[in-house]
Amino acid sequence: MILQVENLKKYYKSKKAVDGISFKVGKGEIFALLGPNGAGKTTTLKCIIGLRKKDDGKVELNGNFTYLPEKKELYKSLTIKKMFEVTQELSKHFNIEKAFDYLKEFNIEKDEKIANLSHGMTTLVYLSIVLSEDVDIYFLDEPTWGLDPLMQKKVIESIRRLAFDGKTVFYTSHILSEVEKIADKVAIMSKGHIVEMGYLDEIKEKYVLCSTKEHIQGYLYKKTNDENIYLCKKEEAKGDIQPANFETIFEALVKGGDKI
Ligand SMILES: Nc1ncnc2c1ncn2[C@@H]1O[C@H](COP(=O)(O)OP(=O)(O)OP(=O)(O)O)[C@@H](O)[C@H]1O
Repeated sequence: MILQVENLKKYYKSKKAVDGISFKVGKGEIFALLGPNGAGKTTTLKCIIGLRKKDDGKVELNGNFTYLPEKKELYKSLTIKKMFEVTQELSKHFNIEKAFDYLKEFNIEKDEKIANLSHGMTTLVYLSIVLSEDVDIYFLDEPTWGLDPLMQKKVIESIRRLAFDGKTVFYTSHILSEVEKIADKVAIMSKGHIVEMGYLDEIKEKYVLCSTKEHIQGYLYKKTNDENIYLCKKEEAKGDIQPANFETIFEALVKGGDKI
């Protein structure tokens, strides 16, 4: 395992941002930590890489890493080229040629001043740096947030290429369609807890939607006049059974009412 997290806890005063989560990430996997705003994804990531002091638990990280933060801010007074040169001086893992290649792929001029870049362009420049680091594991916090669909696609392809080269990617997102396209393993986080975790296909295989008048073990998804619609495990389903897509599973687990 390249990363193993056991019973990780991080509280901000009485706020239980991360409340005892455990998971493992294998080498070469793309692992997505999914969850709504405030679920605890960024805090988890920061505790793993040491930017936040954990309150409890164990983190075992077996390799070197790089990190794309949630707030993509770079030195505004520099040009992109200068920024790359500075990075080259600071990081022995950084491949400046690769970074220029990414920049071309993202249609950004290297002589542009960082202060003049749009939010999406700044993210792409930051990604050009991070993706050009030759490390074992890439921690990417919301790598495609604010990007147009074409650039989103290019970034997703770049992340896929990393995994193809045997690299490990740990990333956070709330864009389900994107996660479905690239993640091997997902953990769905809500209110500091992991509510579901596993290989995407297994999760999709595990759940169905069922409409029934009975109370069953599951997550209440919707109420109709005389029936309840639950998301539940296949073996616990009763009544009228329908397949559940990933979006429905996510919604029911995270937002769709309390566990019965
Ligand atoms: N420095 C802090 N001080 C106090 N509370 C914090 C701090 N950082 C995060 N929190 C709280 O911890 C909880 C988890 O926040 P976190 O940023 O980890 O969530 P997230 O899943 O990354 O959300 P988002 O998708 O909106 O970025 C939230 O309720 C947040 O308000």
